[in-house]
Amino acid sequence: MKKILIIGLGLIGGSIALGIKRTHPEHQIIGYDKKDVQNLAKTLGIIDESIPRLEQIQEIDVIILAAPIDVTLEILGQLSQLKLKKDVIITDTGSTKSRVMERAIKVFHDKNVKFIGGHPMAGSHKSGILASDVNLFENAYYVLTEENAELQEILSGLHAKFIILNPEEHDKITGQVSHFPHILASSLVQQSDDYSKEHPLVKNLAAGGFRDMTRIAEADSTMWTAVLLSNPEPILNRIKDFKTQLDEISEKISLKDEKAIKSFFDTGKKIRQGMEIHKGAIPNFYDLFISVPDEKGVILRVLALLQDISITNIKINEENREDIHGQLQISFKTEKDLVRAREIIEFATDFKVA
Ligand SMILES: NC(=O)c1ccc[n+]([C@@H]2O[C@H](COP(=O)([O-])OP(=O)(O)OC[C@H]3O[C@@H](n4cnc5c(N)ncnc54)[C@H](O)[C@@H]3O)[C@@H](O)[C@H]2O)c1
Ligand SMILES: O=C(O)C(=O)C[C@]1(C(=O)O)C=C[C@@H](O)C=C1
Repeated sequence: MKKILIIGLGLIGGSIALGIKRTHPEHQIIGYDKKDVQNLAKTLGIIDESIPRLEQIQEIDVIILAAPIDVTLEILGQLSQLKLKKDVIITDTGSTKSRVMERAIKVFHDKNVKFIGGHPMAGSHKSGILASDVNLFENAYYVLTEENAELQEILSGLHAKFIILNPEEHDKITGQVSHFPHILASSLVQQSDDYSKEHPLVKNLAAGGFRDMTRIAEADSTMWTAVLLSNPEPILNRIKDFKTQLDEISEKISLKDEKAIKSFFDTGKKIRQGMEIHKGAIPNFYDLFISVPDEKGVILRVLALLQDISITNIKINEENREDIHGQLQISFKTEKDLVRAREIIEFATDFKVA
């Protein structure tokens, strides 16, 4: 049995707690957050215990920081002043790694602490303990700054794929595929809002395309402010580069260069189709994607039809990580079950199945 302290019981801290418990119910999970959050996490059974203050933690084997990055930087300093268990493992979950690693190296250099930077590459625009999900990291990449068998074993119930990356490379990559898209989503929403003053129907006519591009504009501003402030150089570089991209397509449109415009879209399509995100949320399982209408009782109807087949997971992809809308994603244990389920749904409904 290990004692694991999770600091920050929000979406990520809560989901990690649930993932650890899935394979290691014997470990004791202790949470630290605001009192009401701690109480809620305990009531929901996400943590076993809580502590009122960050002190008396010399019995803790593993500390997981899952708070916004600016708070993480501050807490690393606090932890370095406390009496800690010899060889305690400390890790974080922050969306940027360079600043966190610099701070950890600075404050723990003369201590018996094993600090490993971490970043699970899955999440949501939702935040807080109530958004916790044991399946959040299923098949997602989980970046660590170095291998650590003990930590990886403790986190094995998250069903994530560990990958080792140095902090600078991590920050450049996530600057491109995570941080910059959040800026873009928020900008797009704000640009549309400005435009709607002149053209009031803008908000009514925004449909699936706009929704898919902007879901993450609803993400938590505290978390994202800390992300941007801890990774300014790579992000500014991506913004600059994107302006050039926009200039290039503007030029093609101005010139009415039909061939170049078509090639622009063909290239984007081909690249996206080749990316891992295109392969579905849980690629190693047997998934059936059913496009369902937004009607009361539709999910229960599908489940009733499949009641004799063993289902391992159900997901409603309203905000879609894939490119099909109103999608019910049902996972099965075997290919045989998947084939049977598909036949039943196709026979009994007119829902599109993929
Ligand atoms: N949201 C995502 O998609 C995502 C994905 C991967 C990693 N991350 C990273 O994980 C971390 C947590 O993000 P989240 O989405 O869980 O945020 P969240 O807002 O859901 O949770 C953060 C929690 O930290 C708590 N907290 C704030 N200050 C604290 C303090 N001083 N002491 C103790 N607790 C404190 C908050 O009360 C909150 O419960 C961030 O560093 C973020 O960059 C987020
Ligand atoms: O799915 C989402 O909503 C996310 O924004 C998750 C997401 C991302 O993909 O950018 C956000 C921040 C992280 O640090 C890792 C993952």
